[in-house]
Amino acid sequence: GLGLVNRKDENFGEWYSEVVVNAELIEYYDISGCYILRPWTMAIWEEMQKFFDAEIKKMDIQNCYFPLFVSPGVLQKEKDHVEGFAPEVAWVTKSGESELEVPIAIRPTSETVMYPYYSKWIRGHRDLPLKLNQWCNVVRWEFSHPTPFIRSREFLWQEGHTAFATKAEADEEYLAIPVIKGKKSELEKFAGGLYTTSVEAFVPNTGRGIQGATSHCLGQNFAKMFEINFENEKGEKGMAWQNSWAYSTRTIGVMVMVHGDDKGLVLPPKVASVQVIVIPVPYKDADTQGIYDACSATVASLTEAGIRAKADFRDNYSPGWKYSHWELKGVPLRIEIGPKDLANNQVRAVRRDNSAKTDIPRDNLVDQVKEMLDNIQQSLFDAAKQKRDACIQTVKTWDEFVEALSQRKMIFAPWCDEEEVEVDVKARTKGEMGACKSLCSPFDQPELPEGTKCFASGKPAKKWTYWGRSY
Ligand SMILES: O=C1CCCN[C@@H]1CCCn1cnc2ccccc2c1=O
Repeated sequence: GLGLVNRKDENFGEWYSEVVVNAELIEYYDISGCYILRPWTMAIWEEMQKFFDAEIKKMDIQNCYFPLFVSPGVLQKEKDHVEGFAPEVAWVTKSGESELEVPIAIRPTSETVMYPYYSKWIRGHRDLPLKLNQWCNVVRWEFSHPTPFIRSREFLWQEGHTAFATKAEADEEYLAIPVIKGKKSELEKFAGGLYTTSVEAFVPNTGRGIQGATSHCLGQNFAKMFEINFENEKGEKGMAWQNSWAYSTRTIGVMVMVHGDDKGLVLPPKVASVQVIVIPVPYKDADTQGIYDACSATVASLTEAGIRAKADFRDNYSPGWKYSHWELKGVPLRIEIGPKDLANNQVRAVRRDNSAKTDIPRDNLVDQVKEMLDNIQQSLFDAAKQKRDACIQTVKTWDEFVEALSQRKMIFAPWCDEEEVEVDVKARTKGEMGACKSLCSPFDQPELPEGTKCFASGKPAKKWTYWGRSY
């Protein structure tokens, strides 16, 4: 049958794999760590792209496309940040039967692909700011257990790379996922940059934090390495200040984990490619054609109002089967039209998130559906935020920290901001569940009373920081 075998709160890992496959988001592929993104996924990714692309265009950021392949010379150029990642780089060594003279790397990220050309294109201050973005795939040959969307060897993302003349110029809401915005620690930041900011989500079922998107101030590090210089107004030589930022298809996995339930996917209306599914409920001697016409008219008026609506007229499935099918695929709102609805010139709307049923008069259809979709979007966010907040534990001492970690919490603690203390926390929390690391120090810092001690070292605390196990 259609029902899921696994329960979200019982065996989360199996539940997740079953949902992403049965909701037709993913098909497993014969190469480990690689997944087929089916149309139901691509439609979500396209909705997110539409929103994000419009936003970056407002900031005069232009899209481009650089090659997938990286010549070894430039990849090694940025030694200190690549060395940690080197094992993940995939290489092309042959074409046909013949070995390549020089192996070619497949981009794991595109700094080393793009920046030699930034150096070539940026000559004078009039060439700045240069603000480019690309929507592409990247390959990172990871070995820790692969998870659809969350950890795959190839994924889609956008990567933005901007260059400015001065540092000053270089410094949430679709997926209904509550996130914490903050700064990464020195240990967790992108080694190639000055500092990293990120938006951190949390998966209550596993008690793990997960990075939703990231942004780096690169300072002049890459400009030094790739000679991205320019002549300023006074004819003096200047070196560019750069940022880079990204978010990827990993966010789709977070959405599944956060909003999904035991009936399957739950899609926030903003990213749902089908927001309303209309299902005819014919009855043996009722006016079947009249019901079908009412369904078509309902889809037409919703579509005209900019709502993404579809009817399911398949005659080889029962209404009940269709209800389960579209619930599994996470469609936010179902509209049923049966003989009674037809007679009363109304439709029956059923919400996916809380199964609430509402009879809507046909002549008030569009307004009430719009209102319900907005309400579903907001209540998904509110429910997720409430659940996430219930997982946050503020601690002051090491014992409280260890206890909270054992309860799979996201921990908020005063920290002395010393790197070796963070290294020590990771060492002391090593275990089969993985070590605990700092997630971010929120921009929105609560008051830190004078004399507050660091939870781990007992030294004077400098900032409040979130800690937890992570993906
Ligand atoms: O996050 C971003 C935002 C977008 C542009 N890239 C930066 C930093 C990527 C960090 N990174 C991540 N995995 C890697 C894997 C292999 C080689 C290099 C890297 C690597 O530099």
